[in-house]
Amino acid sequence: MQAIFKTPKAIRGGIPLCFPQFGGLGTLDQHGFARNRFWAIDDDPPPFPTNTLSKAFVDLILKPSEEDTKIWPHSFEFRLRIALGPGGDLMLTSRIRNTNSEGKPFSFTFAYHTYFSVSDISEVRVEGLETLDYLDNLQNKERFTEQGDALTFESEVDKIYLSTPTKIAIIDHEKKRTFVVRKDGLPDAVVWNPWDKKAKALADFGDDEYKHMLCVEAAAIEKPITLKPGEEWKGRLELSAVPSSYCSGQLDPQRVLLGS
Ligand SMILES: O=P(O)(O)OC[C@H]1O[C@H](O)[C@H](O)[C@@H](O)[C@@H]1O
Repeated sequence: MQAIFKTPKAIRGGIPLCFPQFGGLGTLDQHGFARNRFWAIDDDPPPFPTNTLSKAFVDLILKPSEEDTKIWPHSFEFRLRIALGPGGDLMLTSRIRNTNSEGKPFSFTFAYHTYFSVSDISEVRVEGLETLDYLDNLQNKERFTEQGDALTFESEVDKIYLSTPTKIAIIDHEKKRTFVVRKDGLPDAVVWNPWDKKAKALADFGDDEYKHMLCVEAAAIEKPITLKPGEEWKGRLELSAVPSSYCSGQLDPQRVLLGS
């Protein structure tokens, strides 16, 4: 792995949070500043309206520094709960609140930039995005419609799928493992693999590492979120890994496991 963990840049991998801007869609640096900041432990988070069953969690908080306010002149509180379910599921809940005191609303775009580890990108299939419209980042964000088949990969891909379902499956044939992405409040989904040429150009990415990764990013991009002072937005991501046989062709492993 050639990922570099050195401030002030986010490590390549894991789940960087793109906020308050996805990609280059604004005046900030690529993907906004949240992924490059140190977060604090949130000792006393406001209660969650819906109870998560998990008892294993940590609450983090990000508030803008003076430097941040210079490049993005808004006050906010970004609370992140990272929770692990009993079966190893990972649940991330982001709550972003506008704390501007002088009555100013703000807008942002957002993504959980999830890197999935796969055995061989040419053998991977993604279900849940077929027939949807997408913006192609490799073609000036032109809008196209995806074909009816599950997605497969044989070259660079960088697409923003629009109005996506709440569940997406990443099926890894070789490992016989399926990642299930469940999301809420995040209508879009970015699919990214740099492939060979771009991989070579990225300093923190091994030349061949593109073969073993795929980003599927739950996001809110096409329609930016606008918050008035005092308003809060919530975006939830849930990731689980299940044996592929439980999942192919249908996206609710829980129901299959329970035999219903
Ligand atoms: O290199 P980064 O800033 O981490 O971005 C990595 C990638 O993120 C997203 O998937 C974007 O859609 C891509 O255009 C970008 O190349």
